[in-house]
Amino acid sequence: MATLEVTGLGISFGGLRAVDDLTMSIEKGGLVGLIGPNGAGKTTVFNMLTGVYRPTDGGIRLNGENLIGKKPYEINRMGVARTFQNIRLFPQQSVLDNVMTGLNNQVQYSLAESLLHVGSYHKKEKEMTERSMEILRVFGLEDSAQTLASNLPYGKQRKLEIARALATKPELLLLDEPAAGMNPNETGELMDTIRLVRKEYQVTILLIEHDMKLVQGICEYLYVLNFGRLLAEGTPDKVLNDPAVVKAYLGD
Ligand SMILES: Nc1ncnc2c1ncn2[C@@H]1O[C@H](COP(=O)(O)OP(=O)(O)OP(=O)(O)O)[C@@H](O)[C@H]1O
Repeated sequence: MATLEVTGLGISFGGLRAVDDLTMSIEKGGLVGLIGPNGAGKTTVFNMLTGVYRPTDGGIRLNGENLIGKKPYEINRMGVARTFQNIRLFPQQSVLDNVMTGLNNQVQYSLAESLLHVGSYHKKEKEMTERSMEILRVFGLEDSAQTLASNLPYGKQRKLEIARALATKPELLLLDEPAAGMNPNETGELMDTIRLVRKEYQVTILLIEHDMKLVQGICEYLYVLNFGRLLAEGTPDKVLNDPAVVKAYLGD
């Protein structure tokens, strides 16, 4: 069974058909790109996958379970985490606390546990700190654990966003333009990090990206959207040499 199965997905905003009849399937552990020109509907797809928008048509299944109609926090608990096009960290919190915040969604304390700070509370706190530190190590951020997020260099802030999303132990990780604003060195490092994340956490990754070097370097399969519709799909070599795709990017 595929981890993510999207069938005939569509959404309209008033008269605008932002996404139309999109079908995609991603196997467990896949690293797949969703690309297309500005305004093609890519972020709208992420917003439907995460319950921010309710699709007008079609189906979304995670490991066979229906996601349509579920709230964003429910979808997150079911195993879908995302990052955003613009950095959305808590700038005045430490790097470690930013990752712990991601985990808080998963760990449930009873009222008594949190008020009384009983043993089980401390045990859960300790486990959360350990898991967060382990994630920071994978991202090479462990030495910055106590640094304020806003004091990290830009490339590390973007990495921290991915670290925080990963803290919720997702099965499916959605990355919205992870390399946006990065210089080539930072992008190269990010590519290594994404490869490592997949290997260490066996997570399935769908990413939106305009940087074709990154897309070609790490994605095994691509879906190309244009005006909300699927224009092409296949391996990066095939898709990026497809004249229809080149034309969509360059315009007429
Ligand atoms: N809430 C909304 N209400 C109305 N229109 C919307 C809404 N959300 C998205 N759209 C429209 O849907 C279309 C697709 O937008 P979307 O942001 O998904 O594109 P994109 O492919 O992610 O673009 P980019 O690469 O520039 O981020 C655009 O025309 C956008 O204006």
